[in-house]
Amino acid sequence: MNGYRTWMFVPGSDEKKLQKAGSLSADVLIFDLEDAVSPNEKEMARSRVRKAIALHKQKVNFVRVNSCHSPYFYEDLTSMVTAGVSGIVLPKAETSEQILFLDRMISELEANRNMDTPDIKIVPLIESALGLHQAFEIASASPRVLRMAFGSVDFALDIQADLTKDGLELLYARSQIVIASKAARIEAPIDTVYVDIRDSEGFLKETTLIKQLGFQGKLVIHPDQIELVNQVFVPTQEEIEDAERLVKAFEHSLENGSGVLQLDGKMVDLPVVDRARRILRLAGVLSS
Ligand SMILES: CC(C)(COP(=O)(O)OP(=O)(O)OC[C@H]1O[C@@H](n2cnc3c(N)ncnc32)[C@H](O)[C@@H]1OP(=O)(O)O)[C@@H](O)C(=O)NCCC(=O)NCCSC(=O)C[C@@](O)(CC(=O)O)C(=O)O
Ligand SMILES: [Mg+2]
Repeated sequence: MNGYRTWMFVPGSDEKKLQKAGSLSADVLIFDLEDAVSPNEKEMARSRVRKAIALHKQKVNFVRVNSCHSPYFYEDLTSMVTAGVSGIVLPKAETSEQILFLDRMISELEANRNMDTPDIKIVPLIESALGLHQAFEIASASPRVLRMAFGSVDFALDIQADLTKDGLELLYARSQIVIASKAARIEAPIDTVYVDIRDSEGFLKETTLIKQLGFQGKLVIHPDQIELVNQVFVPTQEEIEDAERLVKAFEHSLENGSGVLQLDGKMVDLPVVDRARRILRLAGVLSS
């Protein structure tokens, strides 16, 4: 599940979209029981999501439950800790205690249900000032925490910032989530949704920016956004060729007793080569 780039929200009450989700090429499906589902449809959504999970067994299925403080949380969790669910997305994650509480509840449910592979993961969604402030503690709270995700719409609301296309108001929060994830030794985080589903140029620009900041994936809400994320995250042929040339030149230099060389006017040493090897791993050219 590490390395997954496209995390696709599917509204839990929308029968048509739940069906269609199985045919989409997103790396992970997130069936939403929270904001995309109105209060009077919560129960119906749980039952539809369970059916969709049974139908899309071949997929990596996550569920976004309602927050710990909501009246829906307990029912959401008891109905979703089930075979075919790989993880829970916890919205409005704000403290390590919430993660520990969720961890314990999952463990109890898994044990009571004799689940074959009891290894449900947690993806905390950081979308408030307090959540951001405690991001490291949240990330470190349990081995179930796979990665963190960022929720910019609620976050901007909480800090009373104006959401803009260039995202300047989100820069600090995004960087802090990347740093907290890496300090906690978990995989790089997943960036927030882009709500303007017809603006592919803006979406590509934002995805390029978040990759530059250290995110390794994006929450998506529409099928058209899946391929755009892949375009940014999958290395280009030119990047692959440059990386291969660089690694070869470095290995040759090492054979001649030097750990540093110049290639095309630039210094090449170990961290530069490690970055090139990472590109080759992402492209599937190197396995480890
Ligand atoms: C926006 C829209 C209604 C548009 O739909 P429309 O149907 O009008 O669009 P069309 O272009 O006609 O779709 C073309 C074809 O794709 C199908 N199709 C579209 N989307 C699909 C999909 N997601 N899954 C499967 N199928 C899909 C559709 O059924 C049609 O199928 P077909 O007729 O067969 O061709 C739709 O995308 C949608 O519902 N998105 C997900 C919304 C959602 O889950 N939100 C909650 C999570 S975010 C959130 O909470 C963020 C955050 O937590 C974080 C923060 O803080 O930032 C917060 O707080 O904000
Ligand atoms: Mg939200």
